[in-house]
Amino acid sequence: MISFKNVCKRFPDGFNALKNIDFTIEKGEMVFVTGHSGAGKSTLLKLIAAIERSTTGSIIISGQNINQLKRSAVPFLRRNIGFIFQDQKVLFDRTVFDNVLLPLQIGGFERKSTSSRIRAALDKVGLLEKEKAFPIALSGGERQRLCIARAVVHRPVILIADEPTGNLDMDYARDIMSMFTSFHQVGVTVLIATHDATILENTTHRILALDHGKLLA
Ligand SMILES: Nc1ncnc2c1ncn2[C@@H]1O[C@H](COP(=O)(O)OP(=O)(O)OP(=O)(O)O)[C@@H](O)[C@H]1O
Repeated sequence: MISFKNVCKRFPDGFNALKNIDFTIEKGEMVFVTGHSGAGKSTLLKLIAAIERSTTGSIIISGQNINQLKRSAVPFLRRNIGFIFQDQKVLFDRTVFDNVLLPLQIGGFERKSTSSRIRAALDKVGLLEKEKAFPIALSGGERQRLCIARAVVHRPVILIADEPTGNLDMDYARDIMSMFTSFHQVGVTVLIATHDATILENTTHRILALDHGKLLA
């Protein structure tokens, strides 16, 4: 489902953030990406959603080489992917409902199905009762659940989360992780970047460890 072959990422300033990365993630697998701050975790995740482009190598997502993808085809790739950003990107001037609506509007989804899709996504993360609230009135854990609802509202086959438990205490973090596990259990391919030792120590899932842009064996 996701395959990296000899992938390198060099930023325009000459910094090599990823060096000869090779791995394959099977459909329905749940995988963690770990490594020190600056190891290249976010860069790796962004390559999968074509938010960044690799410098060399090939990245195959669902049989498609995304290095050869034209800009106009990127929205179609993203229809298959839900992305939870490290910095959340919540819009504070919109309600919970309207935050979740946004990706459907951008993705050009049919209007008549949007309300039911949004409510189903909010229900999955336990935020249905807060649909009219503004993000400022949510706790940290609830705000992260809002980000998850927004990432899954278009029912992606791949879910990517960048440090989803970063600022949360242990109970909230456990709660968020169990949501990812339930998406994995219904067949979604889940990829999570984290350096949360508690999560990594207790997982049975595969861990890809990065060190200064290299994947450790
Ligand atoms: N646009 C950019 N231009 C130049 N360097 C960049 C750019 N984006 C990231 N980097 C550098 O690439 C390296 C990897 O960054 P990345 O954000 O992928 O690390 P990370 O492992 O996710 O770190 P953290 O855990 O702190 O989020 C860092 O040294 C970072 O400064």
